[in-house]
Amino acid sequence: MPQTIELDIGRVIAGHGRHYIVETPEGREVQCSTRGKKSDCVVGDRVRWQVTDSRGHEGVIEAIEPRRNLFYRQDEWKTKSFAANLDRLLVMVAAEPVFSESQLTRALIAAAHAGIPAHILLNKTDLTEAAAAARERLAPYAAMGHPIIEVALKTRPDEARERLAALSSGATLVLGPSGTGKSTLVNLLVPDAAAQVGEISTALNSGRHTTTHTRWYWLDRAHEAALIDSPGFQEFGLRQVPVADLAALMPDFARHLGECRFANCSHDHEPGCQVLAALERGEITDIRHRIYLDLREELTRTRW
Ligand SMILES: Nc1nc2c(ncn2[C@@H]2O[C@H](COP(=O)(O)OP(=O)(O)OP(=O)(O)O)[C@@H](O)[C@H]2O)c(=O)[nH]1
Ligand SMILES: [Zn+2]
Repeated sequence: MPQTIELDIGRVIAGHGRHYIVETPEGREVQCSTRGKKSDCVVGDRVRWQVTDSRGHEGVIEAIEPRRNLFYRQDEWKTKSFAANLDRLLVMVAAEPVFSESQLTRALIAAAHAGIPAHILLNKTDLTEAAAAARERLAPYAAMGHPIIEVALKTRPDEARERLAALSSGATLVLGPSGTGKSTLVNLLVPDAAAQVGEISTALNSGRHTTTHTRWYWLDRAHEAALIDSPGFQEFGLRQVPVADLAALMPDFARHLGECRFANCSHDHEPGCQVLAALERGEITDIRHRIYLDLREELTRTRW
C-alpha cells in the first residue's frame, strides 16, 4: 500500500470470525474485515482502517496499533485472547456457587504476566453464611494487594453501584464463572446493554452467536469508561508463563524469592527454602502452594 494513504484510526469493540465492529473517534460504527485468512485483532485494539464503500459503513483493517497490554490464556494447543489495552481486570466470584481458587489464581497470574492490575468482585453477600466463607477464602488475596469489592448486585444494587466506582474510568475486563452474576452486573452498570448488544449482533450478522464472544460496553455517555464482558473462563491455560517466572507472579510467593538457599529452588522440597518456611508459618496457604505445584507441573510438562 502506498505510504501516502492516510488511514483512519478506530477501536475494535466486537468481533466475530474475521468480522469486526470498529468504532471511530466520533462514535460511528464501521463494519470491518481483515485481509487474509487469519486475524489477530481483539476487542480493545486500536486499529488503522480504510473505508471500502461509498457510504463509509464498511472498511478493512490494515494495521493494529501497538498494544499497551494483552490479556490472554494459552492452553496446550490454542491461544485465546480476551482483550487488549486494559486498565484493569475484574475477576468475579460469588458466595454461591463456591468458586475455584485455582481458576481465580490462574486469572490473577495471567493479569500479572500481562501487567494488568486485578480486582476481585465478591457478589451475593446477602447469602451471609456462604459470603463469610468466601470472604475468608479471599483474605489471602486481599493481603496480596488485590482490592476486594463486596456487593449484593441483586438485593442491594445502589450500594453495589457505589462500590463499583473504581470502574468509572478506563477499560475493565470482567471474568467470572457462570452463575456468579455477570449478566446482573452488566445490566446494572450498562442500562442500554441489550440495545448495545443488539446493534452489534445485527452489524456482525451473527445473531445469537455473539453471546459466546467478547463485547465492549460503554458505561457512560462521554465514552470514558468501558466494561468488557468475555466468556471462556473455565479452561484457563497459562502456557505463556515461563515456569521460572511463575513464583514471581504470585505475590505471596514473590516476597520470599531470593531468600532460598538454592538460587534455582523450586520451592517444592528443598532445604533452606523460604517459601516453604512461609508455608510453615501460614503466610502462604496450603491451597496456594498446591496450586503453584500443579501449575509448575503443568508448565514443565512437554507437549506431544
Ligand atoms: N442471592 C443473590 N443472587 C444473585 C445476586 N446477583 C445475581 N444473583 C442470581 O444469580 C444467578 C446468576 O446470575 P446471572 O447474572 O445470570 O449470572 P451469570 O454469571 O451471568 O451467569 P451465566 O448467565 O450462567 O453466565 C441469577 O439467578 C441471579 O438472580 C445477588 O446479589 N444475590
Ligand atoms: Zn524455595
